[in-house]
Amino acid sequence: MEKIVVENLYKVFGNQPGKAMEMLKKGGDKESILEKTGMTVGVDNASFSIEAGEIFVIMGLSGSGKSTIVRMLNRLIEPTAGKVLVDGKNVVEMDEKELVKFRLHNMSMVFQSFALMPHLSVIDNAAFGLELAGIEKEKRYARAKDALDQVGLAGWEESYPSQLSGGMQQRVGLARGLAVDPDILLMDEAFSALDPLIRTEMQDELLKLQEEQKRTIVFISHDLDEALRIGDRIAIMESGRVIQVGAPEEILQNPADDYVRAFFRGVDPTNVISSGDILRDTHPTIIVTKTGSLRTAHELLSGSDRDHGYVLDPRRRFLGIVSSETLQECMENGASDSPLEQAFIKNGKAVNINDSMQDILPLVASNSWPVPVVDDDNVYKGVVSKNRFLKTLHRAEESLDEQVETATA
Ligand SMILES: Nc1ncnc2c1ncn2[C@@H]1O[C@H](COP(=O)(O)OP(=O)(O)OP(=O)(O)O)[C@@H](O)[C@H]1O
Repeated sequence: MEKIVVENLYKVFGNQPGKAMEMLKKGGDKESILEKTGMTVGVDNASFSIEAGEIFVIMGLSGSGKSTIVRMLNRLIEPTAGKVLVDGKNVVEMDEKELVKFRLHNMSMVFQSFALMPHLSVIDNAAFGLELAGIEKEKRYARAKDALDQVGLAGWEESYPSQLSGGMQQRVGLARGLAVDPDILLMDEAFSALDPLIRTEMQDELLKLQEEQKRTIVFISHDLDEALRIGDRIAIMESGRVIQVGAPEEILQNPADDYVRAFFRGVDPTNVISSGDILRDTHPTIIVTKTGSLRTAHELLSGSDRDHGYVLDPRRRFLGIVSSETLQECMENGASDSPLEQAFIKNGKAVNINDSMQDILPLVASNSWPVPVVDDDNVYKGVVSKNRFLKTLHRAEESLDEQVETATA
């Protein structure tokens, strides 16, 4: 379900945006417009949508328009043109009163600078948004306390920001965002000021919270590792334009242009592409019923052109792998009516749909059968064959080669 839809959104900074808009619509670019009019194009015709419950990362070089776009979502920056629909309602058309309510209840923002007030205690800082929302003291303290607990700061309520480390201060910033219990959280380089270890810790914290609460999170980052780690989808911006939007593995496999490719330089595709991204559902599966026996499996498999079959229960949960060879042997030994389990291949393991190519490599490489893939409930989703694995790798490498060629040209 779409939570936020951005349609033809523009921001021109300066006192004559009309002139710059005209030039933009005629195909003018940011540099020439600045030169001719003195206006700065912040965002140029951005259109994309963000799904409810996803972490949507906006990436791009400094000055590409990330902060401007995110601040137009809650109108901290007024758009020059375009629409921002949140649950179908156009934020751009909200009057002042609606907007205040919307910011207080639906969309909170966490900043890189933490933006804590030094003279207020941790709990007062966390409760700040609630105070603005006019929530009574007892209730706001209870909610702020709950938010501080969520980010691991129980016991620090009465301390002051100066007594906390940078990582803890950012946790307070996050707690303040969470305390208003918004459906949408905007995070502007929220973890960039933290040292790498604490940064990873905060990313984990965010992912953990997200698993429990499923908010829609728009996260600005200029760091690819961070984007890959936390992003369900990534939007890449250049000179005010949104160049590409997609899941990390989609972008990695099909980068829109050299700018995008350059962002992904040095990324190991086997870390990003998961078994779920490359599986195929073409292999024979044998569904076990109460009468499931060696004989039925043998008949099923010998009627196909495959060497291996995947045995599932009636709810398609994965039970094991059988090979036509083992089944044949069992038949010859007169065990045709024995339970199918007897013919399971010993190391016939399945991998999880979220496992990366790197995780599944040993299993794919060491077995003659395509590796079965299951979801978290052990339900069979398909297989990854050696061939498919190598083809994917080859394609990703080709895209990296192109990048090297461009760089050296
Ligand atoms: N208030 C402003 N007045 C004039 N120009 C501005 C203003 N705010 C931003 N800009 C310009 O708009 C463009 C986009 O800036 P923005 O801050 O959105 O980029 P960014 O990708 O977030 O950069 P960074 O990573 O450095 O924060 C830049 O060219 C910037 O100079």
